[in-house]
Amino acid sequence: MGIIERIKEIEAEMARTQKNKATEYHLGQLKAKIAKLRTQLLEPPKGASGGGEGFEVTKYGHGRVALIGFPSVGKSTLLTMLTGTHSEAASYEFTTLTCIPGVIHYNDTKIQLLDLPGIIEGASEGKGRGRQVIAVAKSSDLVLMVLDASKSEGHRQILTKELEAVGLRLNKKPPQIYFKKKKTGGISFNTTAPLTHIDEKLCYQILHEYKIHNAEVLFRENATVDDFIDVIEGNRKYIKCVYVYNKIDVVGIDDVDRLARQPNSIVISCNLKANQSARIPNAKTPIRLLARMWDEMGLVRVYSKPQGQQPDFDEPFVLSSDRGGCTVEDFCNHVHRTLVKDMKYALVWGTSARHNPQNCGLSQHLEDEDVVQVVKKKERDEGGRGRFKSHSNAPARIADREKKAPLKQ
Ligand SMILES: Nc1nc2c(ncn2[C@@H]2O[C@H](COP(=O)(O)OP(=O)(O)OP(=O)(O)O)[C@@H](O)[C@H]2O)c(=O)[nH]1
Ligand SMILES: [K+]
Ligand SMILES: [Mg+2]
Repeated sequence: MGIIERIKEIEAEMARTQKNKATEYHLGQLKAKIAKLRTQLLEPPKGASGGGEGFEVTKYGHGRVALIGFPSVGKSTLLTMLTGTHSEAASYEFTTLTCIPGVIHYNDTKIQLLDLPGIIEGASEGKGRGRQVIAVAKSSDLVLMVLDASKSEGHRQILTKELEAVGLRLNKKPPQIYFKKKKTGGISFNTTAPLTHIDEKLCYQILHEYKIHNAEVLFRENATVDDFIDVIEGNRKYIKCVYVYNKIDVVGIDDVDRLARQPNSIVISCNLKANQSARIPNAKTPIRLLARMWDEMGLVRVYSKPQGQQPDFDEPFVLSSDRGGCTVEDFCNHVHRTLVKDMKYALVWGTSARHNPQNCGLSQHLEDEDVVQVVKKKERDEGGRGRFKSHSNAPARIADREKKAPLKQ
């Protein structure tokens, strides 16, 4: 029997099993069995190197966004609109057969947008180009799940399930469970929160299923069996997802309103002009989608200010609160690898500073559009005068702040 058939068989057994106190241990064990099989499914077949051609596209810019959806929902139309890179769009399904990269220029940052072939139910098990498409989704910083507003609302759930089956977790935080395998000493189980979904015995059974007999486990929140399995598997990817309902030009106003109220959702139409969309409540032109996308990515632009000079407002250093972090230390590492060692302190202007400028250490968390001057150990801080000259491309917020509190030094 193949792996997929075995998964199906266990899923059928779970569906047959009544959910109650007496069966919860058995169900937990079955969940672990499925998780193990799915991980096996993701491993490349033995002997084959790579296993067919993937969609290898080099990463570019400050972040990567993938367009995921059923065929003909308008992914390619959207890529062409947002990036100017042409991707063939047509009324028949599976128009796009490979990965087409485009670049979005927004807020002085560059974001790579990837158009992909449509996927269908069963994608995670290899239907169509499903596996390759999902691999690209996994490599991205944000997923835009494009949905056809006029089609079944079940599509959103079907695709979420396909992505979850390969270890993607959308709009979730990693579970607060500390887990460490040990060589000896048995299993030490601790919890700092009351647990209502799982207990010590069930944990032991799941660990037993994984043939783990020595480990340290600490639950810091009321996590579920699925959360615990995710932590043991350790290969899950936590990614933000925005559900983009396209084609709202062909549905009624009540449907538009209802879809717009779904969590993490935005409703758009590639066919509507801005003035038309103003008449539909909650409707966004695809351009407005950019602002939402940018917010979700948690990018932080930091402008470097050399001593006694203007910062360069055209060239931000782009950090991310989700990836890599956005402290003064992260900023220094972006600028030069020896800067952390040489820094005495940093002067920070902007929303993260309590007063302008604030003397900060390496651990200061920077916020979008902050200005940083690194004062090195050897240099003496001359406490210069001089304001920032108004700069044609300077972001408006900085110009405002400049009026209130001039950026001295
Ligand atoms: N009415 C309407 N049609 C749209 C909209 N956006 C795209 N379309 C049409 O929908 C059809 C499919 O668009 P594509 O961009 O090819 O869709 P896709 O998701 O890339 O399709 P595949 O590559 O086949 O998966 C085309 O005929 C588009 O013109 C929209 O907002 N409203
Ligand atoms: K199409
Ligand atoms: Mg397409």
